[in-house]
Amino acid sequence: MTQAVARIGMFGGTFDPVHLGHLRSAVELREALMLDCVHMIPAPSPPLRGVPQVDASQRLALLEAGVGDTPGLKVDARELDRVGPSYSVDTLSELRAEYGPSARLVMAVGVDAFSRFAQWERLEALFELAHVVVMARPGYDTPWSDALRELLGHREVDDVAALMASPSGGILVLSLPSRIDVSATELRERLADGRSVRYLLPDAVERAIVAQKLYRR
Ligand SMILES: Nc1ncnc2c1ncn2[C@@H]1O[C@H](COP(=O)(O)OP(=O)(O)OP(=O)(O)O)[C@@H](O)[C@H]1O
Ligand SMILES: O=C(O)c1ccc[n+]([C@@H]2O[C@H](COP(=O)([O-])O)[C@@H](O)[C@H]2O)c1
Repeated sequence: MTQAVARIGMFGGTFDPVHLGHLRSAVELREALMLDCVHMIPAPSPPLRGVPQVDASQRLALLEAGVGDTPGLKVDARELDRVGPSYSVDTLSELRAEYGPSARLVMAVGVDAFSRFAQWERLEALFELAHVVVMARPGYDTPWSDALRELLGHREVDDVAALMASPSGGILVLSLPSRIDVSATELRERLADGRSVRYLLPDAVERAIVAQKLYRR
């Protein structure tokens, strides 16, 4: 009897705070790639950016409120147990060990995060562990740098079927159906100014932010 091969997604982020751009992308990613589940993983110390405004355990609680019971999305706190920068290669290494060598493991990043991908930690090892899906995002249409073009060179595939033909090593640039133009930066600014964030993030996340008096000036 043949056994179905697991298809697993990893969606890491600072999530400071989580918003509908993240959540809608995760749901659509799961549908587009027919993933069993998407691990939503907050980064306590995201590399290549400043210190988040809110601490990791509070960002985790907001993510849990935002994901709620969404089918196929799994809030995963594993990076909070680690010290030092939250390198994705370390997280993927753990997921690969858990799901085994034939699982299709896919890390999703927005096009803005991908623009600095050449600076990420241990890229060769990362591509041995996982595929990378680059998600389009409104307002980020800058052309690829030479370093990125070189990375894409022999790894880029045209569609989901080609990506899923192997466990790791490919890059797929994907335009998911609803590209939601919201950023955590914009939300932090709105909250600091006392302006409304309604309909930009889940109601449960807004309630938790208000109850805990987060992101106020
Ligand atoms: N609206 C969006 N649509 C698609 N992808 C997104 C969107 N917002 C964030 N992402 C992606 O989600 C991941 C985590 O993003 P992050 O938590 O840094 O949110 P952000 O809105 O970009 O935050 P900030 O404004 O603080 O930089 C990154 O790969 C990022 O590209
Ligand atoms: O591994 C790296 O070198 C690396 C460099 C930059 C970002 N990341 C991860 O990418 C995810 C998105 O990061 P950010 O800063 O766009 O929120 C988050 O999970 C980070 O830990 C990872």
